[in-house]
Amino acid sequence: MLLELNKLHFSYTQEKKLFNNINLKVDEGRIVALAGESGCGKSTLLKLIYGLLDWQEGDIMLDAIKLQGPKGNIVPGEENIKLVAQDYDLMPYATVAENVGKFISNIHLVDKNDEVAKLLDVVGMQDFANELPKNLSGGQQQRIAIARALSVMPKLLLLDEPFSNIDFSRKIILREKLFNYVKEKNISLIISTHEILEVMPWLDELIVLQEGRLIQKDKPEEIFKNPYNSYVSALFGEVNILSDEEKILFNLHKNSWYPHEISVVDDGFPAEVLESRFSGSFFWNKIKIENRNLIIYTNRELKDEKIQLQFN
Ligand SMILES: Nc1ncnc2c1ncn2[C@@H]1O[C@H](COP(=O)(O)OP(=O)(O)OP(=O)(O)O)[C@@H](O)[C@H]1O
Repeated sequence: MLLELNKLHFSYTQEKKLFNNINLKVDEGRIVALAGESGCGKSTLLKLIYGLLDWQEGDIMLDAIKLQGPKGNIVPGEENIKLVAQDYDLMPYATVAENVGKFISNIHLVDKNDEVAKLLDVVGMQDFANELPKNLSGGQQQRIAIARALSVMPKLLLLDEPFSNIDFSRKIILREKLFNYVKEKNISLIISTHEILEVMPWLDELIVLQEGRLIQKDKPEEIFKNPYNSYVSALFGEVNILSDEEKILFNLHKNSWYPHEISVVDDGFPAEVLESRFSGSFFWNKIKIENRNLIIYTNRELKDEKIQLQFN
């Protein structure tokens, strides 16, 4: 086991405990997402693992060795772990290439230059090698920080919201190159996100945090199909949460229904179309059924006012 958190307790203040008995295991070479709403504790957990915060109780182990946290390290941060947080900590007056090569030895300069070029390609910044970070956007600086973190070949890489500042088309390319690179090098990756769908195809495992509690950990497909509660299902995008009374009324086996799980049929529950809007690969529809509104996705515009619905 690469990383183990055992009975971890942590609080910033005496009044409120953030983590109360967190247990977590991450295997070598895995890509794991830490997901949850803003404020649930994702960044804090990454900082604890990296060794920037002292925990009050429990153990964090890397390769079966207990980590000591800040009180055990003169230089903040664990040697075999790298964290790219929201502050990128780049050298503003050194070029992008110098920043990425900061931790690579100068003994074999040709090899070093090749490695820097390869890492810049992974993060799609090869055209910016001679720029200064202070002239780059936040998203570009973030990518340089990721390349620099990869350069030391950590056993464990922690990325705090790595795609938050990047536009869609670049995000698509970056995530594929980044995830392929860490898999090829057998680097374990924990990535915090509140946009699970953005990273889902590459995940080995998904961990969901709710107000400091680790509420679900499994393969993403399992969690998507069997979310522990409506908080979890809402992390996958739009979801219809029905009350227990509505569940009984429609004779259903669960409360949360993704829009694609409700379809228009010839013989079902009568419903009324309130809105039907083009939304790219589907039509987004607001439907009224038994005095409540549902969102459903269809592959055609719903023009009839009266329809019938089935929960699949
Ligand atoms: N330095 C601090 N002192 C006191 N409380 C803090 C501190 N940093 C964070 N917190 C609190 O701890 C909780 C968890 O914060 P954290 O930043 O870990 O959440 P997060 O899930 O990463 O949120 P986001 O997605 O918005 O970055 C929040 O309630 C936050 O207000």
